[in-house]
Amino acid sequence: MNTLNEAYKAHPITLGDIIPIDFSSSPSLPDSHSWSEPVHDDDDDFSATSSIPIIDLKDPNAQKLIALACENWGAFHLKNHGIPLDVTEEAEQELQRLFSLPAEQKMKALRSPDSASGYGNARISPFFSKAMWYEGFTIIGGSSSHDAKKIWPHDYQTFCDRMEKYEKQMRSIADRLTDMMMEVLGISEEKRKWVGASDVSTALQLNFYPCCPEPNRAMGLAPHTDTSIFTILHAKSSGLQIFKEGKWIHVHPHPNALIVHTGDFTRIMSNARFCSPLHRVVPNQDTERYSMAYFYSPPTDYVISPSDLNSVARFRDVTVKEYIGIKSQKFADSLSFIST
Ligand SMILES: O=C(O)CCC(=O)C(=O)O
Ligand SMILES: [Fe+2]
Repeated sequence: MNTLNEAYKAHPITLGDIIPIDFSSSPSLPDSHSWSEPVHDDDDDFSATSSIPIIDLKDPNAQKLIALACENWGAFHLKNHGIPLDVTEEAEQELQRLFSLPAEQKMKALRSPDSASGYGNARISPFFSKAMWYEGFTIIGGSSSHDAKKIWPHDYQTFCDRMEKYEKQMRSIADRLTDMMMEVLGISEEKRKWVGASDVSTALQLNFYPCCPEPNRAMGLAPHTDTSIFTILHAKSSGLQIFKEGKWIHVHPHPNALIVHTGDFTRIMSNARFCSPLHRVVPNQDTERYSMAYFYSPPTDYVISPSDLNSVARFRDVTVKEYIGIKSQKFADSLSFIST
């Protein structure tokens, strides 16, 4: 069994928090999905004046620029990443094929309460009293066949092959970015051995935000930080926002670029030098939004420790598995829970 799945197994959530509504039969916003405060306002688009940097992976200064972006934003657009366009497009076709299926067919792969893989609501749902305008499908550790077979008993292979191909590409970028980041932090060879190993913890999260009748009162994905070292995101439409200095900033996709975030593990490892940005997704009225988020973390028994030995450690050491457990219980308070 995959160890990342084991880490989540110890923290089951209730079935009510897993089953999405059937969006195809919801012409208006139900009370269950209506957030009391207007979630966003068209006037509050600060992205024209302030935006995450665009970094060219082929730039000889890429490492420095990435470190700077991780310090200032915890996020950047990554262009010239070398991923063949057809690999991304074919994965995206499968993602659309999956979410356009009738609700009862998707429900065949519903995540079980103690599992992290399969179809369902966002895992962060239990922390919010209102539901999100969202459905997702999670692939843990690279293989989707177990869940895809439930949906397409005779026709799952194309889906699995294309997702696997996409994940391989993500993996090589994540390895590369992590090597760069750990070198900047001066992390020892010994502590860097896991990068490129077969037991890294990875998940590919397929996200779907249907057109929403009242987007201003709905939430696509509620505010959260990612747990990962890096999250690599592909999305063709707007909707993602990052919280910076008291404002939600739109992150509009940049053609052929990926969006990269740092997560809590990078924040801990960098002794709070790098951010793990709070982000959320707002739904659109007329455009369906799809995204693929690849989460990359060390093996579950790896000990994450703050790297900067010249200053006081801001966090205590924690294993990947232990922190996943903490995040499942403390959610937004997890980093302060391990603060020293
Ligand atoms: O859909 C997006 O743009 C963001 C998704 C995300 O934040 C996540 O899956 O953790
Ligand atoms: Fe996220």
